Amino acid sequence: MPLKVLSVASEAVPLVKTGGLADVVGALPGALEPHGVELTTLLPGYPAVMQSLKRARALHTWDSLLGTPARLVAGKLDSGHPLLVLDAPALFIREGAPYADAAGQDWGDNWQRFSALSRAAADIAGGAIVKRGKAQRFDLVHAHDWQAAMTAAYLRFAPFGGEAAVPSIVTIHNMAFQGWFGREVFPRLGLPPAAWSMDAVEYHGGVGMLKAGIACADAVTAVSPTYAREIRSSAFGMGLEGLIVARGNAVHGILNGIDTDLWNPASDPALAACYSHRTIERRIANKRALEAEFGLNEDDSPLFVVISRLTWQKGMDVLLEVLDHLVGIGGRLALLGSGDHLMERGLHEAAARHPGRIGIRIGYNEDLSHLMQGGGDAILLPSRFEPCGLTQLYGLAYGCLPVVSRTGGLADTVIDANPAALAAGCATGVQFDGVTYDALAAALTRTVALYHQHETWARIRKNAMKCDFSWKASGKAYADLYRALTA
Ligand SMILES: Nc1ncnc2c1ncn2[C@@H]1O[C@H](COP(=O)(O)OP(=O)(O)O[C@H]2O[C@H](CO)[C@@H](O)[C@H](O)[C@H]2O)[C@@H](O)[C@H]1O
Repeated sequence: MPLKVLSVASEAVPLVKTGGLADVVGALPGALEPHGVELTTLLPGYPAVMQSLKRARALHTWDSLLGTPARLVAGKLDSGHPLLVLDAPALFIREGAPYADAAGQDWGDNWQRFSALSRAAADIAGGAIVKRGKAQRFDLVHAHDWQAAMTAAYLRFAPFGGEAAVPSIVTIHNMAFQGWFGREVFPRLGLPPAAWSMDAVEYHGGVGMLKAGIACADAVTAVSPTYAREIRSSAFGMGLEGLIVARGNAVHGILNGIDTDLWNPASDPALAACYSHRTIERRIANKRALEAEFGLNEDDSPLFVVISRLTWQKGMDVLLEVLDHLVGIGGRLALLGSGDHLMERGLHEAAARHPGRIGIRIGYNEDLSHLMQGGGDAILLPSRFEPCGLTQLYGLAYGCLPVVSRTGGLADTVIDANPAALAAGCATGVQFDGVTYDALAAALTRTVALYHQHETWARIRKNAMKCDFSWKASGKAYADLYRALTA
């Protein structure tokens, strides 16, 4: 009998994506299947998710799910894995993005939208779905980020039907997003007074949803071993470091993998030319396509790429400062991203100063992000913190060498091309310490120098492309943790 696990999240590829969370949630069912785990994904019924459903048959209905009528509908992910959708039109059918309106303002009822998702998850895990007269329970619930973290609190304090609670795991994809709301929402969460405690949902006088999940889950995971260590400190714990330390051995670091069906340069339909490390000469066609796409001069100078949210976390302010240096040492840049408006303006100004050398695309474009990995020489991630990071993993697979700050998952996945690593033949990219102008500028200078040593660059690129960051190892790590918690 496979282990039956309910994975609860606010996004999953290909249905809805605002960032790396969606990549991971979308890939997990396939990652766990070889390990005897059947993962069912529960998502909110946003318009795009509802449209993907062929036949919307209700498996369960709530007259009032935290005050709103809702029903549960079954579907399938593109991969064929089971999907459950919480169809609550008052909460999820609206114009705009998953967490914010068209103007970028967080929805005022986010506390209700994602508590309802979590309440539904706890009900489903505990047996709300009845088939042929029999309640279908899950063995375990895996909740992602603050939007699903309250599931662990509901399972602990108000399990479905009052039955023994199902074990839960909360995964922290980014400690910076905690879902904190004023104390006035507490009475509307449907939790008993006992949940209003320092050991549960109360946090700085309000409701801390990620905090509640970390406090109540049977196990907590962070998306890389280094980040799992870092969040024990005030520099990375964002106020929750004490709780993380207190949870002790219940906190684990499991590195994200990448979906090698979607991210494979040998078969990627978004590339101008597919290639592998054996046919690397074909890669140049992608560089040419990328130059054309971004209005860059066609030449053989190193082409850096950035695919990122434009935020302080990602060090995009420091990147802005260093762009004149990047061009000065003979580099070019193609950047795809959106976020902070001041940063967007600064990037446009840099592009205007360096026509043909810096090309900017503000917005979100999945296909273009693939072409950039396939055509760029190096991908820059000057992140101040990075729980795991996926774009450096895609960069490794595509031979677009990562140039990264030494933090979180970036520290765990890139081997710096220092003299020792070069001599040992294991380098896969460039790392630097501290997100400052000097550190990033020096890393860029070092990268450009390596680029011009053709044989060395080719060797690093081959090492990078041969790395295995598929879900093989991490799928097993999650499966082992699931088994330990359900034993
Ligand atoms: N403008 C754009 N157009 C197209 N695609 C774009 C894009 N901007 C970003 N992307 C894509 O969005 C994803 C970003 O994922 P990351 O893991 O790098 O960061 P994110 O901060 O979103 O995720 C958080 O969760 C993930 C998952 O656990 C952690 O890896 C990470 O460290 C943590 O901050 C990648 O698939 C990237 O290609």
